[in-house]
Amino acid sequence: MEWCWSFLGWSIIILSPALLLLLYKQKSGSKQLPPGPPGWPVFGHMFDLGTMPHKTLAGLKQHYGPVIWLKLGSINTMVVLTANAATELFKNHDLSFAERTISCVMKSQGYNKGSLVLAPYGAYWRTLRRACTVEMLVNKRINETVSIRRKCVDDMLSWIVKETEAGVGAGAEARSIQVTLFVFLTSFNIIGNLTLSRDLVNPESREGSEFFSAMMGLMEWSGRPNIADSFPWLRWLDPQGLRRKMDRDMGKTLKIASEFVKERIKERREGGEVRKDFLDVLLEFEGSGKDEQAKLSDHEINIFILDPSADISHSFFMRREQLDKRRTKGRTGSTKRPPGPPGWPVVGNMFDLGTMPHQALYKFRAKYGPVLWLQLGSVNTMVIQSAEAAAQLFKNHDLPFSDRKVPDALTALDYNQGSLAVGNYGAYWRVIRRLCSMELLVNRRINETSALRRKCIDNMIQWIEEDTAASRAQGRSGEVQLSRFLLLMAFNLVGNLMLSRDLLDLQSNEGHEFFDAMNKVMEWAGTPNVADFLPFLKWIDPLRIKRNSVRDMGRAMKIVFGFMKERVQEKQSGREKVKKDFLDVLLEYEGNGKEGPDKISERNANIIILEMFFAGSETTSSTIEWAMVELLRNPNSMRKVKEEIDKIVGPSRKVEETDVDELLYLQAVVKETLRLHPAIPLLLPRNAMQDTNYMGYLIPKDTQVLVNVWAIGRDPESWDDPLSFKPERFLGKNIEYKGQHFELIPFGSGRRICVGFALAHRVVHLGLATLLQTFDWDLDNSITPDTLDMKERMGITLRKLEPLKAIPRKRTA
Ligand code: HEM
Repeated sequence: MEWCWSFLGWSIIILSPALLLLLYKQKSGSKQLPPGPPGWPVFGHMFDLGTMPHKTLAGLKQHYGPVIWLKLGSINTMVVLTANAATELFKNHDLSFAERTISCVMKSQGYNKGSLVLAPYGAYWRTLRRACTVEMLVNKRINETVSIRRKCVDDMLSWIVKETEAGVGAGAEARSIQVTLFVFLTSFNIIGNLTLSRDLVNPESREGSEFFSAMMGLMEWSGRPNIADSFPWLRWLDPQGLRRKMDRDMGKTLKIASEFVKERIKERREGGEVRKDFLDVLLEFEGSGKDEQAKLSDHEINIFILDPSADISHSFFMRREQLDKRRTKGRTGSTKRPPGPPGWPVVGNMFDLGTMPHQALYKFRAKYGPVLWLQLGSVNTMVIQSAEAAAQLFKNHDLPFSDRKVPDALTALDYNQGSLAVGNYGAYWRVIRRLCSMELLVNRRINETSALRRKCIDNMIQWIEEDTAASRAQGRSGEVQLSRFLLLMAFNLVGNLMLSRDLLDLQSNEGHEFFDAMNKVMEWAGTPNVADFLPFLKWIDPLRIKRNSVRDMGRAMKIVFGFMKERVQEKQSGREKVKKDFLDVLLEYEGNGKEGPDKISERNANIIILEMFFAGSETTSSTIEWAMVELLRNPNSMRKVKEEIDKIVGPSRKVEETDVDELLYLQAVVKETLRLHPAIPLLLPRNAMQDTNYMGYLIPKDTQVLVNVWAIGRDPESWDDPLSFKPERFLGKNIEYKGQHFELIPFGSGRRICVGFALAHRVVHLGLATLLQTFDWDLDNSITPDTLDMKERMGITLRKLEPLKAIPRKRTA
């Protein structure tokens, strides 16, 4: 069907002027239209073309002859199907049909007016056409540039060798690669060199990389089927928002192109090298001024230099058919894959995910079922979206899917090599996992540290009181942004457990610097990165995510190294503390000589410490924030949970972790919150270590596996009235989130289930209960429970887009 849309776009571009002229002619002469099949009201033949419109149309020739008439929405369309009819068209009516009609998005920033491909037939088009045929694309100049093509093709061969051999040294088999991608990048570089004398795909060139990624954006919006092209009266509405997105990305691309042009003009003014590439030719061009323009404006030049790159991108779109064919073969042959939407060449389904992948994937569920197959760039991806499919995965196939896919941002400074969360499944991972689950995050040790949690939560309450008092003193409502205090509390708590420090007390500059660096790394790790889907782009790092991550990871590691040095000195001087924290345990670790390292290196200890901050602060704080949001939207639940705390704990003492077992409604509130707002909605991506037969599908090695727990939590097959917040659904039911009940797995399941689960359980319950016991909470007068905004923001965790603001009022006994 998408082909049908895509075809529509092109048909409209290419054929509608012809049709208008034809209609005009018919008005003035014969009124007879070419024959064609009967169409539907309003839509005409829009849905008759199928996924292979060229084949469908060829089939119509038998019935309707060489020239046929279709109505695509409100667009009249003539299709020419034989050589004779084409000869008649081009020999006798070429001038009448020389105009193009432009799709809606291509009008963005006046692109259609400056582009050779789309410009109206007239003086400007003739100017460009002559510049191309006489100056740029003549044999003489093409011959002069043979060395450029040689260099680019040689580069391509070396990239292919590099990519094929990547990982072979580490014992992996040689990998098959997607040759199309390399040809695409090479074509891009050839065009970049001919037009601008630069490698656009080049890690050294920041502008080149940015230009390349911006072009990918244009490729997406111009290739998307747009209903407004079939029904021009919908254009002003822009129902799919494609024009708006195109305006944004076209603006970006033209800005970069204009910088290239400005730079060149400056260079030429300063007597720099004359290259005689297309850009020089365009800048020097002098037309006759009669039937063509005398000069080209800067804006026209900017647009013109986009043309060839845009053409390459489109030619890749048009090869989609081949991709579809290959995939269909894959599905029906012996290597049966789960169903999924067709993807574009090169980028696959990358652009189908948008900014909220868990929501986009959830929408695919109705059409493709609970196990979905996507091609994200060159990364095979399976998505699990039901409790039943998750049970099959974790109960029957956990081991082959126990590896992780690592985002490029977390390979900064080899972080992944020392990491538990994104480390490869193997001896090192097993040792660290055992150490964490048996020594560090085990119930016994967590019990020993209950005073620390109490202290951190009490500090949070004090900050909230101070903040609200300051707000009231300034005549404001006393409203506080809760998420800020929750994050600081969770961060300080991890700091105390790991390093025995309050990192965020006012005295600690290092603490604040560390907090900032950690937040930045989390931001990079949570930013969608094209290089994760097209691994070949990793060395270009087009969005500079890896570079930024290296910088901020370096800052964070340096500070932790400082803390570690201090600790080692303390130990050497005999000034050791009595109570051991995580850092002590890591530094004192001694292996059993059988599996994994004998000692944990300082570097790896550093990484594990950092990891606990990554994994333990935002997850817990955002869960408490969502719980508060839901309670404020559901006053009935708020009333019940407070009544329970009052009844079980009473007003005379603070709620304690030991009370939680009796606070059944509170537990139900937390479960309901994690059902609707799991902090990591797709879990951490797993990776198939070997070809695996899963639910009748053959899942090849290296497939990324995402488990959409957000979708599972909203699945009507598992939950009644799934979108409503009803903690009561858990009362009297034995549904836990420990990885055994697959309809509720916010902490994951199997070997790689969250290792901090027991700690998180306590912090979330104690933190929430204390907020509710200490304060009554209100929304600002301008907001009601019904209008409270619930939009999400996806980073490393799923947060509320607009942080919750609420007014605390101290409760009196
Ligand atoms: C509400 C709070 C939390 C939630 C919702 C949560 C959720 C998760 C999830 C979904 C995973 C991936 C599981 C999988 O792939 O199957 C995970 C892994 C992990 N979590 Fe948590 N987590 C939370 C708190 C914590 C805390 C407090 C810590 C430690 C301080 C922690 C440390 C980890 C680590 C180290 C991993 C990686 C485990 C591995 O790959 O072996 N988490 N967490």
